[in-house]
Amino acid sequence: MIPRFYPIFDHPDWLRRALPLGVEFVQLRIKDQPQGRLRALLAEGRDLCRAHGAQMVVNDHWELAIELGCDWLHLGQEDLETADLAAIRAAGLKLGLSTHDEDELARALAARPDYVALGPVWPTILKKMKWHQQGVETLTRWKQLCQGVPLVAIGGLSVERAPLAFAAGADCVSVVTDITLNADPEARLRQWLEVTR
Ligand SMILES: Cc1ncc(COP(=O)(O)OP(=O)(O)O)c(N)n1
Ligand SMILES: Cc1nc(C(=O)O)sc1CCOP(=O)(O)O
Ligand SMILES: [Mg+2]
Repeated sequence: MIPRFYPIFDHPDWLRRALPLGVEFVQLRIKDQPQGRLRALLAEGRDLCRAHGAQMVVNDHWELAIELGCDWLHLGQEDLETADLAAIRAAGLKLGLSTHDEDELARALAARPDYVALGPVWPTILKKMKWHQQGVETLTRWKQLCQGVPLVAIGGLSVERAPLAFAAGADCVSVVTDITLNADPEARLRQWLEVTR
């Protein structure tokens, strides 16, 4: 099983603030960086997480995740068309996959992932998507369809909404702007750790 709390950040500096508070499962979602800089940032995040006994998930960059000996990878549906799943598995990486409708869920489950994410459960401001809001009832449907594969809820999550996601069937809640846009991110992280204990 995966931890119940799964924040996503865009730079290792966030890990320096979150890991000492007790965050155990975290994603580096780095976009629009040249390869050399990206490699350095991912290696920095990998080393910070290992030093704190936490697990880091690499978003998108499966070849670097293999090269750097990372433990977890998250891929979107479009990544599935090009990623070398055999190489990813041979490298021992655990794999999380995004889903947004039942076709994507079937495709994801066929890849035998270590978690499935459903989003956006509530509207998100982080990225433009063709899906607006899945609703918690879709989490319950996904829980049935996932047949034991851990289910991550993502999109518009807040400390206040987390209990609703767990009650609907989520095993884990993943969050970005409720933390990163908060005036006191450390205080918000402590609230998150409390609500996901
Ligand atoms: C936990 C989690 N769920 C979903 C996503 C979205 O991944 P993806 O579809 O690859 O989109 P981008 O994040 O790359 O814009 C995620 N990163 N993490
Ligand atoms: C990165 C991402 N993926 C989503 C999906 O539905 O696949 S929603 C999302 C953004 C999550 O950010 P916030 O917690 O700020 O809403
Ligand atoms: Mg991606």
